[in-house]
Amino acid sequence: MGINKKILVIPGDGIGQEVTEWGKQALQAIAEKHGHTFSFDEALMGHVAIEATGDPLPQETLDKARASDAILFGAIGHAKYDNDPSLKVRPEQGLLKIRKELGLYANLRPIRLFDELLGASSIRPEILSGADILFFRELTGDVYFGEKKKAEDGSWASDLMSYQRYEVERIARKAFEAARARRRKLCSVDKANVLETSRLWRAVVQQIAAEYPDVETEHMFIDNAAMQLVKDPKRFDVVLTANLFGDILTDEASQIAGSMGMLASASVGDTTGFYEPIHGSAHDIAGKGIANPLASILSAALMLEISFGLKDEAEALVKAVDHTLKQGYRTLDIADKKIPNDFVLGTSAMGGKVIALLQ
Ligand SMILES: NC(=O)c1ccc[n+]([C@@H]2O[C@H](COP(=O)([O-])OP(=O)(O)OC[C@H]3O[C@@H](n4cnc5c(N)ncnc54)[C@H](O)[C@@H]3O)[C@@H](O)[C@H]2O)c1
Ligand SMILES: CC(C)[C@H](C(=O)O)[C@@H](O)C(=O)O
Ligand SMILES: [Mg+2]
Repeated sequence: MGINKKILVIPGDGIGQEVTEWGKQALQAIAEKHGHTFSFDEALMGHVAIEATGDPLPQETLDKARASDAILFGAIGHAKYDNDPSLKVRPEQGLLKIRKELGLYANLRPIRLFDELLGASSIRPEILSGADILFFRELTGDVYFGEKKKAEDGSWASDLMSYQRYEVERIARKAFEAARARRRKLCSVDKANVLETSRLWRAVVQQIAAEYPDVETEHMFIDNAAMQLVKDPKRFDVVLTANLFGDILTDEASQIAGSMGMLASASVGDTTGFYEPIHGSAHDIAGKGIANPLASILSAALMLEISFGLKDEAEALVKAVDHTLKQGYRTLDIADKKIPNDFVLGTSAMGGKVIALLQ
């Protein structure tokens, strides 16, 4: 029996406008093929929302988000703000606010390496082969959401880093449950040799670990983790970490998968699931039609599996991506020198290849 779902699409800024169309089309193709009914609405966030309404997260977007069964998001950001730190209203505020308002405290970032991309990475194939990591990045706490202060005369500024015990507990439980369903290994990453928040983090994770004696738990400092990730990515299964550390480590981990354009994510918690590539609006390539749409398509697959429980359909999407890569097609970011020119595709052509396999 087919299911009915309301999906809100928020393309956002820059390449968000270009790639999100393909995540949406993938969902549409899956619905048609498998007898589901997905209805789509669209809303503004980020720079486009500031331009249209003065607000990076208009109330209308938040209302639509609350009324939907899942959200497909692209990216926000604009060079204008990155180049002018004095601007008070900023696109990123929209993304942070929607995460907080929807209670999306757990950001799952799978590092999935497609076999075909082994040679595309700058990391040696023998180091990469078999790497498969699931990051649990805490998403609604940490220094991102602590009090911000600055002196009028510009002589100092501060951001408060803080965590509540319950914030660590709830994401730790989710991460341990996931580890149980995978290879039963969990690495919690912190900076407990320096930070009070990390000492709280470590104590809470140790306490939750006692409830999961079947999961092999280790604690690692963030600086070491950043190094181990590229030295020996296969040593990791589930990685649990705080908001800022998770942000940085997962961009680094994109090099295990080959490119930022390959990494999808699911933000979940109290309410509607929110699905987005981990990349940003990519000013350097925005408007050129060359962005990799696969992270958006893989984010749609996470939506099917996590929010809608459609495991087979999610797998069909991942297989279509895999098959497209096996056919030899690449966007520029994942094309090594050996790929013939006519197999290097733009955003729409690449998205179209995946959709064709779903029909
Ligand atoms: N979730 C988000 O919306 C999000 C995430 C990160 C950055 N940002 C914002 O995006 C803007 C640009 O930030 P940045 O340059 O540091 O990070 P970015 O992720 O936008 O880009 C980093 C690099 O990766 C490349 N890249 C990213 N996605 C790609 C894709 N799909 N295909 C091919 N190449 C891709 C870019 O071309 C760039 O060289 C900033 O304003 C930042 O605040 C938003
Ligand atoms: C744009 C920014 C607020 C965001 C973050 O730091 O969470 C981004 O880098 C991400 O990874 O989604
Ligand atoms: Mg980031």
